[in-house]
Parts: sequence; structure tokens; C-alpha cells
Amino acid sequence: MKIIKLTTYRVPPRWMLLKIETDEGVVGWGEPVIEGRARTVETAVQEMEPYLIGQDPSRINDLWQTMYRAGFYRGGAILMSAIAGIDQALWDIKGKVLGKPVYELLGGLVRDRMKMYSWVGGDRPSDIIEQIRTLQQGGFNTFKMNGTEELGMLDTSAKVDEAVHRVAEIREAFGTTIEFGLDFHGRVAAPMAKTLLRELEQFRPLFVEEPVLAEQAEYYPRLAEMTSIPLAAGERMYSRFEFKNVFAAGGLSIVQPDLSHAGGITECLKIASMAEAYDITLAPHCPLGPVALAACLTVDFVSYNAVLQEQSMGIHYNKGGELLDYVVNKEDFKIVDGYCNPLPKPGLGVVVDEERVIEASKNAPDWRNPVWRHEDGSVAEW
Ligand SMILES: O=C(O)[C@H](O)[C@@H](O)[C@@H](O)[C@H](O)CO
Ligand SMILES: [Mg+2]
Repeated sequence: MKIIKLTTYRVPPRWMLLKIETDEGVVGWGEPVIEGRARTVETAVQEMEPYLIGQDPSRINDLWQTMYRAGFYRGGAILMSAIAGIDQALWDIKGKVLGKPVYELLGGLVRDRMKMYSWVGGDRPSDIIEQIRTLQQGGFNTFKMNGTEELGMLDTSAKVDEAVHRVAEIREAFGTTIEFGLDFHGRVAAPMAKTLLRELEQFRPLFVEEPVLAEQAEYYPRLAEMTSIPLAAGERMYSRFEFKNVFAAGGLSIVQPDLSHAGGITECLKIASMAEAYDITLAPHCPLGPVALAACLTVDFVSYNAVLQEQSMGIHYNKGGELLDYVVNKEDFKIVDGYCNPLPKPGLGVVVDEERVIEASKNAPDWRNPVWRHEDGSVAEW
């Protein structure tokens, strides 16, 4: 079997799907994308083609290593997202050829169902209580929200109170009948992280995500020393070569690689097992589409330390497109009592509605995240 064609489709709300075709008619789908840089990743995928066209798609390990090493420069959000989507599609092909879901090729299920969580509150966390109540009725009991709005590197007690008050209201309304993570989203600089973590400690959030920016990872062990709140990070780290330093330094309780940013299934499996050696749990990042989610679930169902899975149904980014818009087998993604079952179909388990994808790609938006500014006019972390 040989790879004969790669086709990318940028589709609403902000995703990109990749179709890899073979000379024997087996097709694999992947989701290579960096939110807000879809066209850049699309070019990176195209630049990977010389390593792939004419090659045997079953040799995923050799193709992965070639894509990673042969271009001399390596790593980073763009190249690792391109490799990620291609890797997902290659695993999809392998499973389809062998007639098995990919998790069966990786040693089989380590659990029967996977715990999912849902975003609430949007970019500027609001209406959270109502949104939690609605999602609770749908069976969710684990949520995530932004911990703050814009925050200066050094900001006021009033801003700290605002963040703390929001969390106090949630605990007041729901007690411990729900759990929630707070995503600092890189908006909190090291000087403010300590203050916020100290003030939030009493409400026991399930985790605080990106307590500081990934480029400040040396703070993770220092912050972990002063709080019992589990610290989570990983969506802006792109290979095991980045994660190894963070694992060795300590401080992270939850690692959140993104299956569409960190080299795909092949790489994230390695990251997951490295994390397990450090007693770090796995909660793959996934505010993206159905192929990315299926790739996450593939890794979740074979990783002992997988504890939580993000999914994008109803997320504030999904304007103009929803998680299941482009799949035929919607029922396979059903979430019951906050859990998702393994996807039973061969490959990644996603049946892509190709007509819908092609149609939607005709007016793909150039999604960008907003540019926020502080009161003094300087750019703010979004
Ligand atoms: O935890 C999450 O889902 C992420 O922080 C998410 O909000 C961002 O990755 C966003 O997709 C970037 O455009
Ligand atoms: Mg996040």
C-alpha cells in the first residue's frame, strides 16, 4: 500500500481536517491545526508531503521520525501540529486496514469508559452557575472555566477578589456535588500566581491549568510547593523533549498534551507513559474537532494515568461549527453520566462526513483569537 494524496480542509469554527488517500482506496483522517494559525499548519502539512507520497502508510514510526528529524529544524507548535494530524491519519489507516480500533493495536482497553469535562463561562467567565446547572442535567459533573479575565503582571486586590468570589459562588451553589478546574490560560504572571493560588486554596478547585505560561515552567515546582491545588499544563508544549524537563523538575500533577499539537498519537503515547513514571496524571487538551477528540480517546483508553478528557461540545469557540457537525457516527460520541465509551469502529473510530467537510471548507473562516489590551494600552495575554 502507498500514500498517494494529502488533502486539507479548513472548516468552521476554526479547525482543519486532513484526508490521506492510499493506492488501495483506504483513507485516513487527521486534524492538524493550531487555533488561529490554520493556514500556517496547512503549509507545513504540504511541506511534509515529500516525506510521505509513495511511502507505505503502515510504517508510522519511520514516517514520524522522518517528518520530525529530516528537516533539520524541529519541534514547536506549527511543525508538531502538522506531524500530529498526519500521524492521526496514518493510525486511522492502519486500524482500517486491520479492521480494528487503534486502541486494540495498542494493547487494548485499560478502562471501560472515560471521564469527560465541559467548559463553562466563556472568555470572560460569566453566567457560570446557570451553565453548570444546564450541563449537570446532561450528566456532566466536571467543568472548566477561565480563572480570570485580563490580569496585569501585578494587579489589584479587587481583581483577585473578583476571581475568588466567582469560585466561592460555585462552591456555595454546588458544594462538592461538582468538580471544576480553573484555567489561568496564561493570563496570570508569576507574581500574581502565588497570590491567586493562596486565595483559591480554600475552595479546592480540581486543578489550576497553565498557572503561568509554559515559558515560565520553572515556576511549576515553586508554585506546587506553596499550594495543594493540583497544577496542570501541557497544551503549549509540543514534544516529549519539552515535557521531559518539566517532569524532571516536578510540580505538575496533570499533564495536558494536545493530540493535534504534540505530534499525534505516536508522540502523546510516549508523553503519557513518561508522565506515568512520575505519577503524573494525563488529561489531554482538546478544544477542537471530532478527529482530535477520537485521537485523545484512543490514548486515554490505553493509558492507565488518563483521568479526564476535555471535549468541545458547547465551548465558546464553536461559533459556526459544532463538535459533531462533520461526523456520521454521532452516537458513538455520546456522553452518558459524564463518561464516553470507546469508539468501536476500525481506525480512530470516526466516520467523517466528507461531503459536509468539503461544503464547509468553501467558506472557511480565518479564525483568530481576540487581541486584548490592558488599561495602559499594553497587549494582554488572552
Ligand atoms: O484549555 C483549553 O481548552 C485551552 O486553553 C483553549 O482555551 C485554548 O487552547 C484555545 O483553544 C486557544 O485558541
Ligand atoms: Mg487551557
